[in-house]
Order: sequence, then structure tokens, then C-alpha cells
Amino acid sequence: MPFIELESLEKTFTVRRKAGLFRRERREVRAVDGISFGVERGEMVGYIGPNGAGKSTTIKMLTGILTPTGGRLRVAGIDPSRERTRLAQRIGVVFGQRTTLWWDLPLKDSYRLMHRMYRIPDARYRENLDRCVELLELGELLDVPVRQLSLGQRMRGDIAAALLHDPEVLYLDEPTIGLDVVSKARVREFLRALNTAQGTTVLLTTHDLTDIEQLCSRVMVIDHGRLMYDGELAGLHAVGESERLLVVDLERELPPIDVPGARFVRAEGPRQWLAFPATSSAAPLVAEVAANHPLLDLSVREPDIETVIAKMYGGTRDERRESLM
Ligand SMILES: Nc1ncnc2c1ncn2[C@@H]1O[C@H](COP(=O)(O)OP(=O)(O)OP(=O)(O)O)[C@@H](O)[C@H]1O
Repeated sequence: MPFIELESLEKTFTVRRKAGLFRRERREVRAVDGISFGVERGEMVGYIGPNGAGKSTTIKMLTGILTPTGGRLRVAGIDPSRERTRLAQRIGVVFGQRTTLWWDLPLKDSYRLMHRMYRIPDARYRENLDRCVELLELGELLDVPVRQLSLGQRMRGDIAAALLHDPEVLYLDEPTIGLDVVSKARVREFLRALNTAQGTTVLLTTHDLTDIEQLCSRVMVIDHGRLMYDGELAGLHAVGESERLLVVDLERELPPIDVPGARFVRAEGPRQWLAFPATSSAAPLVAEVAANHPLLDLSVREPDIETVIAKMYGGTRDERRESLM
């Protein structure tokens, strides 16, 4: 049996809204509309989709915060909404947009409280804390109140907090949102190491396809509460014929770069944008551009999730929306 198992999982919300002066209309929102998948122990899976697709609702059911209105769900053999407390000992959750840390307390006091709340044996707590402090470089931050931490520091603090009780599965909801490039790289590196060393199962929700590319061998795409794709990221790019962008900073303004395998998109002074298929490697293209042009800098941008998904269906998301109405 997979470690995480969903079978035709559903969640419907009933919302009331005003439909005139005295009348209220009841409307059903199918946030999760019959999703089935299995995740094996030790897998690192991306769970992506446009805003309002149903990602957070799924995660909330996986943690037991929300009760499904249909279907079946098991995490480590446990029914989350029935045995939420027992499950809490085995899972860790990090929400990028919210903190589980105590705002006014120094970081280390939040950890002490977690120690007691989760009844973590002393030796294990020490060991886990030391490891997280070292790998997430938290040493100098332990005495700082959480409200004084930068977003990247707070995120690292939150990830440590979620791991002190040795969870077997970690849910991460937008763990790199708003972080600068260096902080993103640190968080990704840590998660990769955690997965390799501890075998922690990770389910990752993100709007940043680079997170997926660097961390997950498998990605699931959800839209309108349904699973639209389950497979490798490369396969998703192939289905959507998506393109990555090479942003080239030249020493001076030059005519459009013309290299095989890429398409000139636009120029702004000495900066040029070239598009190339997301399924091919950037390395030969970078080598070719660097060999024949005076370069200052280069970067590769992943397509955004909305574009990839829209292309997957053919046509734009708005066109598709209209066809659904
Ligand atoms: N408590 C609730 N009551 C009513 N509707 C809800 C509730 N929570 C979520 N929804 C609706 O369910 C749908 C799915 O929402 P959900 O938050 O799961 O999406 P999401 O994929 O996490 O989006 P985002 O990327 O914006 O966080 C949306 O239409 C949302 O408005």
C-alpha cells in the first residue's frame, strides 16, 4: 500500500451569497473533485496548479484539518481527519505564507515549546535541533525574536520547527515564496539532503517550477479540483510544448542573436531574450551564445505554471474557462 493514498477524494464547500435584498443563494464549490493518487515512502513529489485549483484543500485534508466530503484517504495507514493527533506525530507542515513560530519569542523558545507539545524524547530533540541548526545555519538566529527575522531566515526557522519530531512526511506549501535567489537555493539544498539522508517523504506545493525541477522526480498538476497530469516534469513540458527563456546580458546593444535551437523573442538595450524548448538542456545553447558574443551575464527562466497548464489544454486558460461556462 502506498504511504499516502487518495481514492476519489472529494471536498465540497457550501457557500452562501447574497442574491438580492433578502434572498441568499446556496452554491456548492467543488474544491477537490475526485482525486486519486499514491505516493510511496521516500518520494519527493510536486503538487502544482493555478490559484484556486484545490492544492491547499488537499493538503488540509492530508493533515486532518479538513474532513473530506467523499472518497478515501490514508497517510501512513491513518485516516487523517479521524486520528489527527496521532497523525500529527508523524507529519510536518510548513506554510510559506504563515509561520508556526511564536512571533514575539526568540526562535529557540519556539523550539522548546515544540519539544514539549510533541513530547519529543530529550536526546532525539537535541540531535534533531543540532542537525537543523547546522544545516539551516540557524546558530546566530536562535536568540532573535521571530518578528525580527528576514523572510528567508524565518522560513528556515519554520522548516526546522516542522522537523524536530522526526516526521516521516513533510508537506511544504510554497516554501520558497518571496525568497531571494540565495535563500531559495539554501532551502532547496536542505530539502534535497533531508530526503536523501532521512528518506523523508515530501509533498511540495509551489508556483516556482525551478523548485520542482531541482527537487522532484514526479509532479502532479491539479486544476479545478481534478488531477490533470501525473509524471515527470519533462513530460509535462513535452505535453505543453513549453519553452524556457535564456536572458542574455551583452556588453553592448547588438543585433538579435541567431543561434540554432533558440528563437529570438525581444531585446531591451543590451539585454536579449531567447526562447528554447523546455525539454532540451540549456548547456549547449549557453556555450554557443558565450562563444560568439561579448557576454556580461546569463540566466535561465522557467515558464510559469499557468502558461504550461494553459498550453497543456491547447488554447489559453481564459479561452478554456469561457468554453466551460
Ligand atoms: N473554507 C472554504 N469555503 C469555501 N470555499 C473554499 C474554502 N476553501 C477553499 N475554497 C474554494 O475552493 C477552491 C480551491 O481552493 P484552494 O485554496 O484549495 O486552492 P489552491 O490551489 O490552494 O489555490 P492557491 O494557489 O491560490 O492557494 C477555490 O475555489 C476556493 O475559493
